[in-house]
Amino acid sequence: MTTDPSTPDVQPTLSLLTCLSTLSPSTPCAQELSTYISQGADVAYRDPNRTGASPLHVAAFRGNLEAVTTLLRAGAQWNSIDDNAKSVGEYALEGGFQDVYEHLVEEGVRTEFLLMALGAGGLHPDDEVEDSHEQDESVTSVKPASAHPSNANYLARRLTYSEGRLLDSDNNAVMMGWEAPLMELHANVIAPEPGLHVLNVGFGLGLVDEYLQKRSPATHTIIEAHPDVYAKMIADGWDKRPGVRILFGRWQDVLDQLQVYDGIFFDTFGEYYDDLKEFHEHVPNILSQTGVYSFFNGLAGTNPFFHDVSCRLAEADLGEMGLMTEYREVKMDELGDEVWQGVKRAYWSLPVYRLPVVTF
Ligand SMILES: C[S@@+](CC[C@H](N)C(=O)[O-])C[C@H]1O[C@@H](n2cnc3c(N)ncnc32)[C@H](O)[C@@H]1O
Repeated sequence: MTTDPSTPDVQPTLSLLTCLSTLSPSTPCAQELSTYISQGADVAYRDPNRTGASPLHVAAFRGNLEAVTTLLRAGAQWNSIDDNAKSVGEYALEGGFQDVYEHLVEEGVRTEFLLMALGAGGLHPDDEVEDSHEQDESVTSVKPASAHPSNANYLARRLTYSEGRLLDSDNNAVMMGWEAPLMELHANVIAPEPGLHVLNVGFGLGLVDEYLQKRSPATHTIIEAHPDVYAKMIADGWDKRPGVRILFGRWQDVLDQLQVYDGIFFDTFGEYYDDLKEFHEHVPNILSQTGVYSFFNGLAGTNPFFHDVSCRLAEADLGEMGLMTEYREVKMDELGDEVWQGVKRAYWSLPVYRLPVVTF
């Protein structure tokens, strides 16, 4: 759409924006907004004079719930972003409106849940989704947030271990040393005492596996799909470590070799939320009744609003499987630019990590 005021169909959109930008949280507005919408106002419009903010951004910032619900009903996208990739949820918080923020989170969870149920959720990197690709991907990708290859593509690339990082041939960070303290916490959560049977999916730098070994598990199964990682595991003697059993292959292909475990951890690469969800469907079959499951929670890890939606979505999906999720909050040090040097794209920038503790 163009903003040229001489274009006849622009007027309803401009009127809509003017109305929205003067609202207080309690101004009744549904009728007026609906009139502009029925006259052809574009609810997906991105205002160049407001760094690409959509009408929903403006409504969220003004804290007017009636405007927010009217726009959502008229087809505005809960996951719209402005030119700075700022979400509508962030606009609501900037305006100081927690109630509007909560409403938008619920809307996000509801929409994504429905899309998943219809089999339409979880965009893949190859999908051709023009402007919305980035915003949708940020909701559905697991690690890193974006710009990473599909799982098959990733598995065909050469990897390099350098300076405590595992990078693919395109400089995507597969795993980074700064995650070590998180991996220790994950290991403690899934193996709180010695003598347990544990499973880890995705070896990477072997951080979580080192911490699991320190917990002296009775058995320690590791699934790893990448040939370069597997070669490193063998070179480093992981196949001879106490209780260790390595299953070389994609987790999807070795499910029939799994048993029942007291602790399970999942952290792969190049996979999306629907892959994680697929793994979650198997968890009830391989987790002991008193066991603990956890996963690397990098869900939309560069945007607080999308992260909130993703966490609640995962909780709801696990709930459907009869599993209960508690998120333990871990304060994170700010990761400076130097941490991401040489890495194509940062996949984490939030101040708090929510460590999932999943039980029956
Ligand atoms: C982020 S790293 C895991 C890091 C690990 N948690 C650590 O503490 O170092 C992801 C690992 O999952 C492996 N991987 C990716 N897709 C996989 C799949 N479908 N099945 C099994 N392993 C996979 C990758 O090769 C990589 O080694």
